[in-house]
Parts: sequence; structure tokens; C-alpha cells
Amino acid sequence: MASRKKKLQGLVAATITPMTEHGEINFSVIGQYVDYLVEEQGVKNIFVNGTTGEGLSLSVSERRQVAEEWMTKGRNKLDQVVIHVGALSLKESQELARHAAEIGADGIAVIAPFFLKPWNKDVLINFLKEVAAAAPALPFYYYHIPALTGVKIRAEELLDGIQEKIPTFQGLKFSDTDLLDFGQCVDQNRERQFAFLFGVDEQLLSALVMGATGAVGSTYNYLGKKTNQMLEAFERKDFSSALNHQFCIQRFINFVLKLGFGVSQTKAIMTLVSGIPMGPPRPPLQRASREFIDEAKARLESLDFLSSTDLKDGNLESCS
Ligand SMILES: CC(=O)N[C@H](C=O)[C@@H](O)[C@H](O)[C@H](O)CO
Ligand SMILES: CC(=O)C(=O)O
Repeated sequence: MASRKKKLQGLVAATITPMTEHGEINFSVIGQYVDYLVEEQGVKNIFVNGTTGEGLSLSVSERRQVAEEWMTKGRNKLDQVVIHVGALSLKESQELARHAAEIGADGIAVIAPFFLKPWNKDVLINFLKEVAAAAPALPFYYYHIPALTGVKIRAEELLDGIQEKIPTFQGLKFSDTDLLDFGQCVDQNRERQFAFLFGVDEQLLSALVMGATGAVGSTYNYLGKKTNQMLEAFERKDFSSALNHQFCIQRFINFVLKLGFGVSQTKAIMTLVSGIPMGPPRPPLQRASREFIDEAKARLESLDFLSSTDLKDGNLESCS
């Protein structure tokens, strides 16, 4: 049986995997990174080795070490650490699931295998079930990200009866813009026991209305504080101020999306905002361009997401 621990709520930062200039994992900054998330961003949950963490570009041994380091440095500071253990090989995924349990993680998440793909709901559930069974005491989350996996099985279909198959099933990380599918996931969960974690940061407010219980995303690494203000406004039913916060966040995300935004750019932005060096991404990703960094920096400053001295007065865009 899954341990019935506190439901995962609020913001969850999808952690970046810091790397050295030579492309090795830079474990030495993870302690600082934990403190930054907790103290500067008010974010106390993390999702390790996911998309943003380049989990699928790391070796199994690296994934184990990264997970261990976050567990060690996060002890007594973080609320929950969820480890993404999805892999193309069921064996590797099970190994990582067992490892997550051994090191005391709070949950595991799995994406759909994306090379030889499951072709229907039952086939996908069977794969997920085998992984979940390797960590029978850990809450299990399905990580739905169809644009990247190419597995378009609707989450709402997958959830139907899932707990009979996967007793540790605890929720969904939903990284898609289909709010009909998302809403129907929430709607069918009559007992309200599952966590519904939304993964499209620029649309989180709409997902909150639809019943999201939390959010996992890359931008919570550096816009966590801002997004927490939106969550607080939503909680107190101050929807116009929640919307203002969402629009501010959208102005930034929309700007960088147009320039080309992905994991490489997330690494550059986090380096800029936190001052902690995240390093380059691993090939096939390429580091963000100088032009991207300069433009993103100017935009962060004009929105007051990054302090600067010369823009304060008469700044029409300011989001502070
Ligand atoms: C594809 C991807 O990486 N999605 C992230 C999480 O699921 C999001 O946090 C996005 O980075 C964010 O919403 C910006 O589009
Ligand atoms: C964004 C997210 O959840 C991930 O990086 O996996």
C-alpha cells in the first residue's frame, strides 16, 4: 500500500541538473540551489530528473547520484522530493524506482515510453504498473507530456480505474494545454484523493479554476515567488489580482517562447536570476545564445523579475 502521506500541494520546481563547463554534473552547487528555492522562491517541493533536469540525457548511474544529492541536501529543508524514473527500458525504470525508495524519496513519476510506444491505455498502464510495483511503498505519479513523448493517450482515459491496477497511484503531472482532458481527470476523482499537478506554467490560473491541486514547472525555479503570489490571490478569491499575476508571468514566458525557449534557455535564465551557475546543457541540446541571454535579461529587468537600478521609475511594465 502507498504510504498515505500528505498530499503534494503548491509549487513544485522541476529541477535543473547543474553541469560543469565540461558537461559533467556539478554536484557542488545543489546545496546552494536548495537554499535558493526555499529561501528566495518559497518553493519547498522538487521534481528531479524530469524534462528540465535532462533526466533522459543522463546515465542511470548519474540519475541515481543526482537523486541522492537532492535527497541529502534537501533533508529537513524540503517538503517533498519526487523523482522521475521513466526510461525506455523497463528494467532501468524499475532500478531507479527501487533506488528512489531506498533513498527515502516522497514519490516517483514516470513518462510514457516514447520509442517503442504503448498503443493504447491498457498497454501503457501495464508498463506503468510494472514500474510502480518496484517501489510498492512510494506514491506514484503519471507524467503526461504528449508533445514530447508522442504518446497521445488521453489522461482522462488512463485514469479510469487506474487505482485497481496501480494501488500506489497518487496523481498526475499534466503537461498539456488540453483543459477538457485535465478537467475530466479532476471530475472523475470523486474522492478527491489524487494530486493534479499542472505543468504549463503560463496557463496555471486556468488549471487552478479547473481543480489543479498544485503545479510542477521549470519557471518555478526563478518565478516561484511571483507564482506563489498568484496562488495566494487565488486562495483568497481575489481573482483580478490573480489574473494580474498570471498576465505578468505570461508576458515573460510569451517573450522567451518567441525567441525559442527550452531547457538550455531555462539553464541560462536560472543562472542569471539565482547567480548559481547551471552550466551548459548536454548534447544534443546547445547552450542558449548570447542574444537570447541579453534579451531575456532586459525583459526580466523591465518586468521587475530581476533587480536593476536604472529602470525603476516610470516603468509601465513593472510587475512588482
Ligand atoms: C515542455 C516543458 O518543459 N514543460 C515544462 C514542464 O512541464 C514547463 O514548465 C514549461 O517549461 C513552461 O510552462 C514554459 O513553457
Ligand atoms: C517541467 C517539468 O515538469 C519537467 O521538467 O519535467
